Amino acid sequence: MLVGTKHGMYINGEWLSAATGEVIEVFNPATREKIAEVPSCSKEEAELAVQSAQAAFEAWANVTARERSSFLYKAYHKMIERKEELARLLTMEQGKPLQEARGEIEFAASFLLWYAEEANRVYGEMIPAAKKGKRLWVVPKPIGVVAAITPWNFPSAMVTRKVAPAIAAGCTVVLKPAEQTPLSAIKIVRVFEEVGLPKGVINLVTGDPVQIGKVLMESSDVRSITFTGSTEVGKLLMKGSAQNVKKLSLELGGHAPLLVLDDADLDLAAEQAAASKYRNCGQTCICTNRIFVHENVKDTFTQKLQEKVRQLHLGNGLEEGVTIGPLIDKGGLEKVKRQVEDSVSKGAVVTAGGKEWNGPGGYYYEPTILTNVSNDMKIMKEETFGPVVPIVPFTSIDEAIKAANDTDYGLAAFLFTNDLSKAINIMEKLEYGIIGINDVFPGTAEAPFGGMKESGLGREGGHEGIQEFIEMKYVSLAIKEL
Ligand SMILES: NC(=O)C1=CN([C@@H]2O[C@H](COP(=O)(O)OP(=O)(O)OC[C@H]3O[C@@H](n4cnc5c(N)ncnc54)[C@H](OP(=O)(O)O)[C@@H]3O)[C@@H](O)[C@H]2O)C=CC1
Ligand SMILES: O=C(O)CCCC(=O)O
Repeated sequence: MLVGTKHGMYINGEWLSAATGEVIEVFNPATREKIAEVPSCSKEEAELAVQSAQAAFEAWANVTARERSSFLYKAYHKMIERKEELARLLTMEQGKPLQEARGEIEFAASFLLWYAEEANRVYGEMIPAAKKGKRLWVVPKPIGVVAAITPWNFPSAMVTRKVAPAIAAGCTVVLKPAEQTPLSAIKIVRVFEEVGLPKGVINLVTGDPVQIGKVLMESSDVRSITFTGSTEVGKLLMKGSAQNVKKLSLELGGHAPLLVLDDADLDLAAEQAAASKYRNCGQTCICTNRIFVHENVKDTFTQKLQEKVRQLHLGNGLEEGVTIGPLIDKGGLEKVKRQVEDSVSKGAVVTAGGKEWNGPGGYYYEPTILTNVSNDMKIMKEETFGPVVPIVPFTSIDEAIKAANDTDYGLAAFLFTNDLSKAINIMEKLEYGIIGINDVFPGTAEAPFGGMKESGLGREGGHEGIQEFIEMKYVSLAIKEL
């Protein structure tokens, strides 16, 4: 066991096991071995976590921004000190190669640093009044208790991307991590505990998502839900939160197109397409899900991408030299297999990979490329969340933009060209919240990350990220003009 068995729930500054003794089991996706147990909290325990956050809110909201900031700075330094330990744990519960896990810990820590800085910059506003005898201003206030529901694909970074701005704003938090990857979240909460964050400011519950979700949605004390995960659960949270009109920040699914124009640097495009598609085994909401390549360069680009795929080394992420790990679980693996089978049955050609791999016993699927793809295939409509990419040729830019926008998702899109005018024109027409031009790594703490259409609401990161947790109080004061 990696974490003290059963003690994974953190309420009002105490580490607890579930009163029922019930646990959820955590497995290593690289081997399918059980690595830990964490509490499966009851409805009453989830309610206690909300009460703890509510009780701590007033005092925390009144702590100076500087003090809140100093906790975040300390947490940042501690997380960086622990990078290796946290990265190993992350790889064990999530599967990504150790090198990527180290990158995720740095990425996660960067949100602590960024919001340590932003905590000091939540400004209000004076408004010039239209009439004499009035003074108008806007005062920013923390929204209240925030429920943060995080996914398994970035078990550390999605926690800090939500928790850091909430705490910086003066909010208190109930965190519910994904059941596949609670261990990284537990370690991050321990970091906050060690730097002396006051009791109740952060609370952690693990267990049945439906039961915990119901408590979080129904509680009128919870004023905001910040969620990253599937569009399906995002919609459910929207419906559930309507009953007491909570604020929602939703970072949902994606179906990212990557466009390669005929003037593009094809070596760069192939290298970046492979990085975008196969990092985290394709389980990133901004992973390339469809490649559209100009007919003139289709064959050369495809060969270059095949070469990149040949260089990938599939295996247990803890092993030296492994560059692509397993899928998260059986469900993830089955989804990938279904999409490939569906595509092949409709005429797609597998030009790299295309098979499950038993390897060290985990949920492995070979990095795969599909050509001869048509629009009636599931892979052209659904988020894959796995290491498979279809390549589709195009002849005109308008056709490529239309195809790229032909989805209900609108998170990220990527474009490879050396023509600045084309880049700007295409960027303006793509219906996506994030556009990478000759760049597939747009995610960074200082920039706003989020989607259009069914990819979500709100933005994380940047100065925008903290505003998700702020209410604006408008004050109108009548005075006698002297
Ligand atoms: N945008 C992104 O980054 C992500 C997108 N996805 C997409 O979603 C697909 C399915 O993945 P999956 O793990 O099932 O994603 P989910 O949306 O089910 O999980 C994300 C988080 O939501 C929680 N959750 C699930 N159901 C509820 C509920 N009723 N109320 C409150 N919280 C809930 C989960 O808890 P628990 O783990 O306990 O079920 C987890 O913490 C993937 O294949 C991918 O396409 C998935 C993860 C991240
Ligand atoms: O998949 C996500 O939700 C986070 C993506 C992080 C990044 O790549 O910047």
